[in-house]
Amino acid sequence: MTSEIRYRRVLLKVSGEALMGEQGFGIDVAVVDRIASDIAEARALGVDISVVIGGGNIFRGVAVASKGGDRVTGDHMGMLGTVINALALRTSLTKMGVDAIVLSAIAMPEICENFTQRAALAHQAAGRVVIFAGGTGNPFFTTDSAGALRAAEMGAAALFKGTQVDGIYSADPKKVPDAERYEHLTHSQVIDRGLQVMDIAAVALTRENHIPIVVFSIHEKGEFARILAGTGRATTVSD
Ligand SMILES: Nc1ncnc2c1ncn2[C@@H]1O[C@H](COP(=O)(O)OP(=O)(O)O)[C@@H](O)[C@H]1O
Ligand SMILES: O=c1ccn([C@@H]2O[C@H](COP(=O)(O)OP(=O)(O)O)[C@@H](O)[C@H]2O)c(=O)[nH]1
Repeated sequence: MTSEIRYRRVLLKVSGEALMGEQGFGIDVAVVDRIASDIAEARALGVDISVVIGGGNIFRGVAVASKGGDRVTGDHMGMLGTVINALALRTSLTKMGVDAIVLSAIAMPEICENFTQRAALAHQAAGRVVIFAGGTGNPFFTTDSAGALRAAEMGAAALFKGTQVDGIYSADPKKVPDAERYEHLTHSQVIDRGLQVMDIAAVALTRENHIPIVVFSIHEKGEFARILAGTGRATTVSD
């Protein structure tokens, strides 16, 4: 069975917005538990999994900038939001008996370890799910870019983007209901056609490092493991 697994090591980017469920803000523990169970199921296939978690359910820096505030401060607030989400995900994974650790790009040693590539690889080699908090640690970036960066640093065979929609479309399917859905695209097609499911910096970084992107719905229970096993619904972006 395990010989059929498509990727042996992956980086999963989990949408922050997905964590709020129907509440419209913050963290719905039932949703985090469900995502944790999907990670546990995929882990049980023998796949190394690390996770970058978003923060859009708590704060986005542009929200401050759009009201005339300081963008950098807003981005700091957004990055802190990702730490809160990372702690919630670790709690859910631990409850399920999955060994997990949070590594933050912003030092907060009372709460979690600092990110270094060495520490991350060592924790992964010890069988832990590594959760990356704090995005890239820099303002003006997104957690999608953090996903692409950490995927390269961890030697991941693919970057999985678990988001609100089940793949990449010719236009935002939430705004254009009859948009065409793609099964496969190249990185250059995503950039050249301006398909906005992921920011351009993240797609460019994965293109440069020849890392495929797999876009799927984080709301479909079991989809992560199904895609790893070669079935499941997703758009794959590769060379
Ligand atoms: N061409 C497209 N194909 C698919 N989704 C798109 C596209 N353009 C925009 N989107 C929107 O992008 C969203 C995912 O991006 P983002 O808001 O950054 O999510 P996340 O919180 O998962 O990082 C989807 O929910 C979708 O509505
Ligand atoms: O490297 C990073 C990653 C995130 N952020 C900030 O954190 C917020 C939350 O991250 P993101 O919007 O990527 O979350 P998601 O869309 O996945 O919920 C962003 O809006 C930014 O303000 C940042 O400044 N640098």
